[in-house]
Amino acid sequence: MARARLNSGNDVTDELPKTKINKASLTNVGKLLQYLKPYRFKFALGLFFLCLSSVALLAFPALLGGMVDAAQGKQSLTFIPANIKAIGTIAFIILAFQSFVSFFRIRLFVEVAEKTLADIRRDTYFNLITLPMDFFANRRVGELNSRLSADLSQIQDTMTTTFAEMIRQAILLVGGVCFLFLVSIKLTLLNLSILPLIVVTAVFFGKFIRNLSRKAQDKLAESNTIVQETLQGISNVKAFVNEAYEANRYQNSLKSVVQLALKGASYRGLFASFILFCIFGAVVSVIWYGSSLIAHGDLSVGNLTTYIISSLFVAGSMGSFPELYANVQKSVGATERVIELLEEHREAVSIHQEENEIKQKIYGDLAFEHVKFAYPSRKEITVLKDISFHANAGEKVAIVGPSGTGKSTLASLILGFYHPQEGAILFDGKNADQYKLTDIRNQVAIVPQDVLLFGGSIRENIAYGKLEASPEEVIEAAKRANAHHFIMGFPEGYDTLVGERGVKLSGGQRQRIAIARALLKDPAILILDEATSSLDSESERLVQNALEELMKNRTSIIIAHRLSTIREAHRIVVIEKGKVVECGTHNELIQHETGLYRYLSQLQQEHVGN
Ligand SMILES: Nc1ncnc2c1ncn2[C@@H]1O[C@H](COP(=O)(O)OP(=O)(O)OP(=O)(O)O)[C@@H](O)[C@H]1O
Repeated sequence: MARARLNSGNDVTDELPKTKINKASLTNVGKLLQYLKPYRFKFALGLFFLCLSSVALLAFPALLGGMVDAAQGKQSLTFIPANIKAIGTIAFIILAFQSFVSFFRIRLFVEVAEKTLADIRRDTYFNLITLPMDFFANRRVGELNSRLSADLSQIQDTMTTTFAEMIRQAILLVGGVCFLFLVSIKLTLLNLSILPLIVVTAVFFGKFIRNLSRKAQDKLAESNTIVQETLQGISNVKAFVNEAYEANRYQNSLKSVVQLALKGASYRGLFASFILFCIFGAVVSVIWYGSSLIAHGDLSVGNLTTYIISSLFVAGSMGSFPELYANVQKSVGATERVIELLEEHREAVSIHQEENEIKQKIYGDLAFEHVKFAYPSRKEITVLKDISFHANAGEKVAIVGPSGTGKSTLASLILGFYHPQEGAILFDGKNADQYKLTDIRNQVAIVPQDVLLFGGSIRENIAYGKLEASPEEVIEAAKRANAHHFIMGFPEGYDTLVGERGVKLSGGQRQRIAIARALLKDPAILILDEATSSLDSESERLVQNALEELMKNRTSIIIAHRLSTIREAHRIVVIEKGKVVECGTHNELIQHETGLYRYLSQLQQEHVGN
């Protein structure tokens, strides 16, 4: 049964898995229903209207049957007047009433569902972005996003349509069956005797056919993977002249899709013929048997009409239940996943901006004391084994070491993305645990290796460092970051959109925007994760100058890849295999004949020399 979507949900819910309905899953549904609470009166009113419109619909079989009887001057149901005009008028009044009530029912249900879902979406989104980094390390973000939107759409769909439809169909079913018995017990019993056969066949055959079509879908997905893989790795396909091989692979895969689909079609055809035979068989039997009852004077033509229309209602309701139930099952599964996400352990960040403001000032003294750390997702590998170093407020400290030794991990620890298993990180001599997480993050800024800008304007991207910044402050920061000049070069200046729809910015430009952002934030501690890919020398100079400006008057931790940029650092901490192996100024370390710093330095000089 195709039902029109009434809400803003999208069409990604078809493949959601169904979940068994049991006590545990119903508990989750109960938790999510809490979101309905603020709108419960509107919801109850919608329910009331729904019941009214469904009951009103039930009057039609009796009215139309009564009309046929009235045409023959008969009256078989006492509560229906024996007057065609009166019945017609009543039918139209009920119809108008039903339309009126339906409008309000739909309007109310959609309003309640949209508002409830907006609340759930807001909470899940907020929850999601305040989950610890580790949560994201274990999941693919794109998958999480599409799964979540599919789950929420399914819940929304159930709230606006499935739920209402279930109640309406239940009323039509019960009311319809009552009418059937009221009109003719004999005919009803005849009908009901055929029913079990149809139901049992439909259930078993239906399951079998669904399995087959699922297999066909899987096969199709497999063949789509071939297309996706080859397109993604098209250069490989071409370089190895494997076009014919891939085309063959795809063709074979398509063959099995067709074979499975044809097998499914045969069974589906059989099933459809059988069901059609049963349905029309039932219709013919009813009319046949009903006509003989009329012939014997046991039934009026009007009553047979009432009976046929009522049985259409009953059949329609019965036919709609499997899909409705499947939808409910999908929603229960979706609810479980949403609740799971809502109950994940969050970081201590408030949804209210004012609660995240700085409570405890950090002046910039930073120390690592015997820090030992392994990522929670990879506990067996201890990335940092024993890290100790100290940066006085306002000092520049460089972290140096071969790739993969854990330099970026240090940055994550300073920002509180993860917590060390042993040892401590101290801010102004106090353990990081004694600060609010937001206090630390508000006073530490990072200019990362790969600067990711949001899709908005350049102005918004810079102001991300300080949301309440005035336009003048944004421009001032951009000027200090050597970014003003190139920004003004765009026709739309600071309102230029970056990212997908706007101009693509070069690596150096993006870095300068990130520097302007950090300047606006004005942190006590700055982490510079130096970009590994080198810029051209002019761009490099502009970025370097901007960085110098940014590092003034604050503690700077420079994760350096090019050692030439850190000669002036107050201290250079050399890390190898998760341990500090050397620490000192450039001049001190370069004296160390067998030292790693000297070795790395020489290596880079040779590289530059070549
Ligand atoms: N989220 C994560 N989960 C598990 N392991 C990780 C994670 N991030 C990094 N690692 C591992 O931790 C180790 C240190 O990584 P890190 O990025 O800190 O090194 P790095 O010294 O900054 O390297 P590079 O100089 O190449 O940027 C690596 O072995 C890496 O594979």
